[in-house]
Amino acid sequence: MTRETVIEVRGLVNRFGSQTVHENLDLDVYRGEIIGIVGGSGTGKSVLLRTIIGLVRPVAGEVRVFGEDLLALSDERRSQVERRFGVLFQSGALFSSLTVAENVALPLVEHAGLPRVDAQRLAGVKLALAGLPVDAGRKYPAQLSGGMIKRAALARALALDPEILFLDEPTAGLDPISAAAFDSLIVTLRNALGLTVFLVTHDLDTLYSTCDRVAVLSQRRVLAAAPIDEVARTDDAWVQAYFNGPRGRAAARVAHPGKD
Ligand SMILES: Nc1ncnc2c1ncn2[C@@H]1O[C@H](COP(=O)(O)OP(=O)(O)OP(=O)(O)O)[C@@H](O)[C@H]1O
Repeated sequence: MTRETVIEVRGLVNRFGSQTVHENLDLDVYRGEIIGIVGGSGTGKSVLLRTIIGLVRPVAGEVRVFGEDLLALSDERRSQVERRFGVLFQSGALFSSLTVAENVALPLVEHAGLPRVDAQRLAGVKLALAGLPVDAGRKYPAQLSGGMIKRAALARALALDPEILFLDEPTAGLDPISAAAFDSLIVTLRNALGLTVFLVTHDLDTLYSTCDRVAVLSQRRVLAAAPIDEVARTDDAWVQAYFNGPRGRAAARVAHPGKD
C-alpha cells in the first residue's frame, strides 16, 4: 500500500540565539494516521508544530504541507492551504469575550465568508461533533470546565472541515477520565472524518490508546518514528526511561493486557 505523505519535513534546522533546537530533522506524516510527537521537555515539539504550520521560519530545511511550502506562498494561496488544517493550541486560545458558539463561528465568518446566522448554526453542529451539550454554545469560556474548553477549542479547530488536525498537549491539565474521553473522541473523529492527526503529548495513555505511530524527538532530530512498541525498543536513554519506566510500563500493560 502506498501511503500519501501530507507533511514532509527535510533537513530542518531551528535555532534561537546560540541554542540549536533542531538539526537536520526529517519527518513524514501520512494521510489518515494519528502520529504522536514525544520527547523530553524543551526538545522542540511545539517548535516543530509551529514550524510546520508556518508560524516559525526555520534557519534551514524544507517543510511541505500538502506538497506546498507555506512560507513561499502568496498570502491568498497560503490562506487556502491554512484552511485545510485546524490547530488546537495548548491553552485552548479561545476569545474570552465571545461565547463558545461565537468562538467556533468566527473562522466560518472570517475564512469561509458565511453569514453570521449560518455560521452560528454550523457552530452548533461542530460543538456537538466535539461532544459538547447544546447549551455550552451560549456560555463564555470562563464558565466551562477544562475538559469542556478543550472540546470547544477542538470544535473551533474543526470549523473549516480540516484534513489535518494539530493538537498541542490536548490532555494536559485534564483529569484522567476527561483525558481518556478526549482520547477516544480523537480516534472517533479520525475514523469518521478521515483526519490526519499530529499530536504533541507527554501523555503515555494517549500515545498507547490513540497513535498509529510515535515520533521521538531527541538529540535535535527525530530519533525514531514507528508504531509505539517498536519505538519503545529504541536504544536511547530518554526512550528507555520514558517507555520502560513505571508509568510507561503501566500504560503498556493497559494497552496489552496479559503481557508483561
Ligand atoms: N520564540 C522563541 N524564542 C527563543 N527560544 C524559543 C522560542 N520558542 C521556543 N524556544 C526554545 O526552544 C526550545 C524548544 O521549545 P518547545 O516549546 O518546542 O519545547 P517542547 O519540546 O514543546 O517542550 P515542553 O515539552 O516542555 O512543552 C526551548 O528551549 C524553548 O525555550
